[in-house]
Amino acid sequence: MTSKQKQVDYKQRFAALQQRFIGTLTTKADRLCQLAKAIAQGEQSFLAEVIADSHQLSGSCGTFGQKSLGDLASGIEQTAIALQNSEPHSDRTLQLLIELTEHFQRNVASVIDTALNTPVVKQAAEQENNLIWLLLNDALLTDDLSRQLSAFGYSIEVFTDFSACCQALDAISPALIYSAVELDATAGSVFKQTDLLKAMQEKQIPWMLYSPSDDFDLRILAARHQAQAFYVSPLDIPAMLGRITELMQLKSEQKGRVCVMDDDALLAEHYALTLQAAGIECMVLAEPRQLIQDILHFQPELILMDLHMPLYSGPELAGVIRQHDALKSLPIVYLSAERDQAQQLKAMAFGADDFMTKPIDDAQLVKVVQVRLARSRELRNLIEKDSLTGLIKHSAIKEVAQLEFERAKRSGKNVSVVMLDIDHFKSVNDKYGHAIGDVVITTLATMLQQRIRRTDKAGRYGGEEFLLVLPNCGRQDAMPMLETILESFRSIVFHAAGQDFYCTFSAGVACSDADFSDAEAMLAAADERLYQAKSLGRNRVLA
Ligand SMILES: Nc1nc2c(ncn2[C@@H]2O[C@H](COP(=O)(O)OP(=O)(O)OP(=O)(O)O)[C@@H](O)[C@H]2O)c(=O)[nH]1
Repeated sequence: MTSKQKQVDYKQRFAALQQRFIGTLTTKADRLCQLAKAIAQGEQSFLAEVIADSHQLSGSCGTFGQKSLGDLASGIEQTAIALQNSEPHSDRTLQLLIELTEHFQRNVASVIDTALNTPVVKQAAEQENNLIWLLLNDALLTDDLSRQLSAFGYSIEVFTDFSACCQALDAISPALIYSAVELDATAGSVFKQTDLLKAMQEKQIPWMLYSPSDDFDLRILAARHQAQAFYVSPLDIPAMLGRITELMQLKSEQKGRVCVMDDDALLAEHYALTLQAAGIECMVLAEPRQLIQDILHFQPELILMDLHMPLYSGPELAGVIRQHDALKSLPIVYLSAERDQAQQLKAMAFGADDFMTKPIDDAQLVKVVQVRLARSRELRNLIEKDSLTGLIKHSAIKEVAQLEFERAKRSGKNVSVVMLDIDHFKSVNDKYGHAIGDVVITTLATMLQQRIRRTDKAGRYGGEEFLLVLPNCGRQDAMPMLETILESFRSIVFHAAGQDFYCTFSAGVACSDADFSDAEAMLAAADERLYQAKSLGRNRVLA
């Protein structure tokens, strides 16, 4: 599906959901009126139902574009609570409750037509692209960067002045802009290009800066204009490539996985749709008793949980989640129409990390979730990722291989693993030094990370040895992918001690279709093929 089709699809799904919600309002309003009248006739037990129903409506109406109805529902809830607390029941409060429920009913009737005819415009799914715009004042550097970035599979467009770049932004959005602080003396600094800066910010295009000298004032200006990186001459190309890959991934890939639990099914669906439209994978947890299995299966990075639910409360379910070692650090954020801060804090004490008050604005929901996801990912990366390359550490990538091997056995699909080792790496270290050796390792790591699919995993297996785990991938798919990576890697020019040099790697592939007894056996087979690739002269991939 193209991104434009996706956008239309989300619009239609939001509109359909809103109509379904509005379709339930008349019954809910009628029920509130009937309950209030029954309370007036002595059926005190209905008071709890009025509180629960109006509480739910006060949380959901705003989300579906009916803020004034949400405020009215909140008024009904407060009045019903006041009535519950008055002993004996105050006649005036009871009368007020009846009037408010009738008022709510009339308002439902009057907004229904308008709401049904109001189109819902939602955030569009982002277009994925790999286009980088370069705006540099050094032709040699531009050529060098273009070549190196192309080797990483990026498309490059070069601009020589700010205004042409600004004009082009009207028609198309690149995935990243890399610009010099100054292009030439007449154009002046990029910080004076207000139209360009405004357009980049509006389109949320990641922006990296290059400066011929390190200057604190320039760094402050860059931070003020939200540049994501600032590189100073001489350019550390591998570090810069790593940052580019990171920014591109942030924009197009790791959008995160979230579970939503809310007893209001339509509201849960709305939250899920809102997050999905922003590219975040989302699963609605509908069955509390299935909660742990669903979470373990979906592997979310965050849980959004309603506080008050009829069978089990949010804190109770959070307690159950925290009983499982694997889920101890999974962030939980409560979503609730509860406005009482004391209640909110009490709920937080039961293993949750944050609290959001309903109704929640869609953009705010997406922002809060994105910030939370980024933070928890940073923490996880510290634990699981290798500090030099940013790839998964040895033990973790072995676990991935094990998990995918078992998954492949269950599903009948193939998984391939690749052992990959840089050729004659010792001589790189010996000739140019350990630091340059590190540059070669990080460059290959960046390239692997950037070239594999989202579902694939790359790990640093040893010093200059890497392990790739490729689910749903047979030998015939793995081979061309690795050949392309090898071709790109061998075309990268490294500079050290006034010389240019090139590197290659050897790789061995094993696929689960060869009927291995376990993941260890499959890894040993890939290692064996790697050894053969080395003996046959290196610079090749063997399956
Ligand atoms: N710079 C750097 N070097 C490392 C790192 N980890 C391991 N090495 C070096 O990698 C080299 C590996 O060399 P060998 O295993 O002999 O293999 P090779 O020279 O790559 O030769 P072949 O694999 O046979 O092509 C050793 O010199 C290690 O010191 C690291 O993190 N950084």
